[in-house]
Amino acid sequence: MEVKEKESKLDGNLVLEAVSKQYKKNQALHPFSMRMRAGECVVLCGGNGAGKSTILNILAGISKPTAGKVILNGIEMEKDKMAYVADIGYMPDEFLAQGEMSVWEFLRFYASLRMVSEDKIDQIIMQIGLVEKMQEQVKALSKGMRQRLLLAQAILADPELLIMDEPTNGLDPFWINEFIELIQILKKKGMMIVFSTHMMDVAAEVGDRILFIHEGKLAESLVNDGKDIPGFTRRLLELYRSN
Ligand SMILES: Nc1ncnc2c1ncn2[C@@H]1O[C@H](COP(=O)(O)OP(=O)(O)OP(=O)(O)O)[C@@H](O)[C@H]1O
Repeated sequence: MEVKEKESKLDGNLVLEAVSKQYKKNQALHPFSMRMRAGECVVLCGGNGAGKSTILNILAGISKPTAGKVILNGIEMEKDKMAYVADIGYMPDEFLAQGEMSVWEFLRFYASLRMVSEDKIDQIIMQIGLVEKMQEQVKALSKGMRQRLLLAQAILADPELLIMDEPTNGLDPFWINEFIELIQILKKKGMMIVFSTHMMDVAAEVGDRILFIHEGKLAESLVNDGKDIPGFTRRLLELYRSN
């Protein structure tokens, strides 16, 4: 029995089956389906209000879908939320609380929830370049630094699925580049990654597939082989123009 469970974990699969979201009269997300395999990065693009955060919030388990199923490595979210949430990392688009904590306390808090060692915290603080800010209160950090901290929190426990809402917002060009390199490394480790962005070049650099969302529906799914980033970026811009 135990062996079977392990095998299913190695499948590295995310399945969304006809997931939808209705807010009173507003159908924010029409039945939406997608599949992802281990090591794949899917990027959600689309104009303001298209439904990207709606999809990400459902995936992160913080918004309940009106209908449909989310299954991660054989675990159905609705049936076993605790097991599902234990396998994901989520980077929201803004800090909601914990502003009084220092950078170190903030990461230690998340590390203790996920039984991650203090060595790993030290390593990640180095990686996100916040060593000198370790004792600084989170609320005193710049927007870009807060983004880096939120990203660190999301990858701290090496999740199977990493979900990020506009992760490069506020990052300077150096850290955007670091972000791109980090995503490439995480993909090679087999992590499934899904995020939204308005930065078409970032999408073209790391996305294996770009899903263009329009008015709560999948308007276009583009496969990206990474061989022609400028050409791919132009195709994406065309989608923004025509939708
Ligand atoms: N809590 C909520 N209550 C009611 N409507 C909501 C709520 N959250 C989102 N919506 C609506 O759902 C639709 C999709 O919003 P969503 O935030 O998913 O868009 P988005 O693609 O992430 O946009 P942006 O690029 O501006 O962040 C919008 O019409 C929005 O007004």
